[in-house]
Amino acid sequence: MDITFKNVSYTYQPNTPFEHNALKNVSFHIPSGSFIAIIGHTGSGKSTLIQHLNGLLTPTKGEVKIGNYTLSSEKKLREMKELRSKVGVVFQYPEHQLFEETVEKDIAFGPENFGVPTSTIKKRIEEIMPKVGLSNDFLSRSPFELSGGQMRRVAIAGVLATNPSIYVLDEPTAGLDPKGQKEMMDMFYQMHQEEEITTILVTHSMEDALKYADYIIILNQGEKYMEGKPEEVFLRESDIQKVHLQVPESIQFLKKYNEKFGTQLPLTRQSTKEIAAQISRTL
Ligand SMILES: Nc1ncnc2c1ncn2[C@@H]1O[C@H](COP(=O)(O)OP(=O)(O)OP(=O)(O)O)[C@@H](O)[C@H]1O
Repeated sequence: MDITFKNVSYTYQPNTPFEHNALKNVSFHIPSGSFIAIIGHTGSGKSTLIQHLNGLLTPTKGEVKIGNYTLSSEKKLREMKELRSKVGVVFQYPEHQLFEETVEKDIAFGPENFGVPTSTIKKRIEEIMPKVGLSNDFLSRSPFELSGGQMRRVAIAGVLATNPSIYVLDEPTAGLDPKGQKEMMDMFYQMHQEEEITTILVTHSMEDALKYADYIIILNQGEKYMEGKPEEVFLRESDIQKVHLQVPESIQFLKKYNEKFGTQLPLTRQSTKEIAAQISRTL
């Protein structure tokens, strides 16, 4: 499903002393099947923006289109439940929302709520468990006796079980150790690749934005500050620094290397191995 924001503004607590314009005239288009990173300093409006994707918020002004669903202040969307079943949101620290007696019941909660038949849910759970890296032995256990990383995987399985067409990931790796962070991001990336699921990642990690996203949108104080392919966006180092962000370390390194040794290594998405291979060729 394509996603289009057309001149979207959102105001919290309008006409009160706490009024705050959290999104200001934001427009962009996300084609179906892409992987988008939304980045921006704290308070730039990222969470506000993604809450428009499943109708938790509706624009104060402007219009959000998700596939054939339109959200605007003028018209209440009648098919809100249907939209929510198509947009799977992994909120920050999703494990805080676990509550059932067993892992299986917790994962089944979402799809049950959307009226999915029990036999279909069972089948989905069987497919999802290996994807999130958990064996079926976990299904009968209490989610509260699991480690933090395992609990997060269960919570994510619950979102996947609703079989969404769009993943919205709000800092899904926050609080995990570096190994857990990489495993989780690789998991989402693999699912995005295999199933061509449109993925929208909110992240503070420039490295992840460079590594996984096809396209980046930078927010600053509620406005769209910049958008483009990672390679284009991260070339504009001084503009990025103006909004208190940094370009990824690998790009910084390649830039310094080129300056010091007069080489022209491309400032693009590359693994450490690829960078090392390029450097050894220049030596
Ligand atoms: N319920 C609310 N009432 C008033 N202002 C709010 C409310 N929720 C958020 N805001 C304000 O809106 C602005 C945008 O907040 P938002 O949470 O969308 O930013 P963010 O980019 O997601 O930040 P972070 O990176 O810290 O999660 C902030 O200045 C925030 O204080």
